[in-house]
Amino acid sequence: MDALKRQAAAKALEHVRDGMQLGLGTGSTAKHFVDLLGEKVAAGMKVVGVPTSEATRIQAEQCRIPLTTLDVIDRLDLTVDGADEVDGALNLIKGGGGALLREKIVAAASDRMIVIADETKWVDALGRFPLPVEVIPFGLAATQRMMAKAFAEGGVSGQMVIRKGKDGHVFVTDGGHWIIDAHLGRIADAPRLAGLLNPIPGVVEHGLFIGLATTTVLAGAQGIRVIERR
Ligand SMILES: O=C[C@H](O)[C@H](O)[C@H](O)COP(=O)(O)O
Repeated sequence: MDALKRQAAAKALEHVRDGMQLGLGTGSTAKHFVDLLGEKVAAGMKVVGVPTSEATRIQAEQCRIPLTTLDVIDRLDLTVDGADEVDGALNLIKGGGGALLREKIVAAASDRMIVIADETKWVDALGRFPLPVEVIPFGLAATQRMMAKAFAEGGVSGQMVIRKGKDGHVFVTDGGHWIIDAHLGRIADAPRLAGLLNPIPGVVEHGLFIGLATTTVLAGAQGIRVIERR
């Protein structure tokens, strides 16, 4: 599986040109991309990156990839990131690693977003992977009630679990928030559900990435498939 992730990352690297401003994703697949990009930079390629998490920032610094922020530059040419699920419209579930907020800010500031994944991430409908929703701890029960209402209106339901870290304590994101993983099963209309979650005050962001990915690179046993958004 790790070899497939690296193959997808290598394919995405073919889209990187000298002088590009890049969004650098988070997770085990994006980690390969940052690694390979580091090799290109060591060989003389000139790029600048905006990391989507503290973990990626640390990795990119170790790889000596020059970094900047969206306070300094206003647009990115390309973001390369992983995903937990990708559907046929290239809508995504992201946030399995807890980086969804910065990932979405960076993706939204990018002209293109290439999603890199092994073929197990390709799904008919999003939702088997629990949907991460980043929330403010204050008033959590009220937020959860509004989320349950949004789920009902969006035609889904399921358990909401506050994410814990490996140490057993509540997982805290880079932004200082918590994550609720919503076990919804099958989201028939992901764009509609995204629209229902957006206005909830205690929801900082959710892991439905609608209309952001322009390309998906899927690596499988049979080879690599590149799927462009229609
Ligand atoms: O918060 C984490 C990100 O959205 C990741 O890109 C996503 O969880 C996929 O990670 P991985 O490549 O490790 O499966």
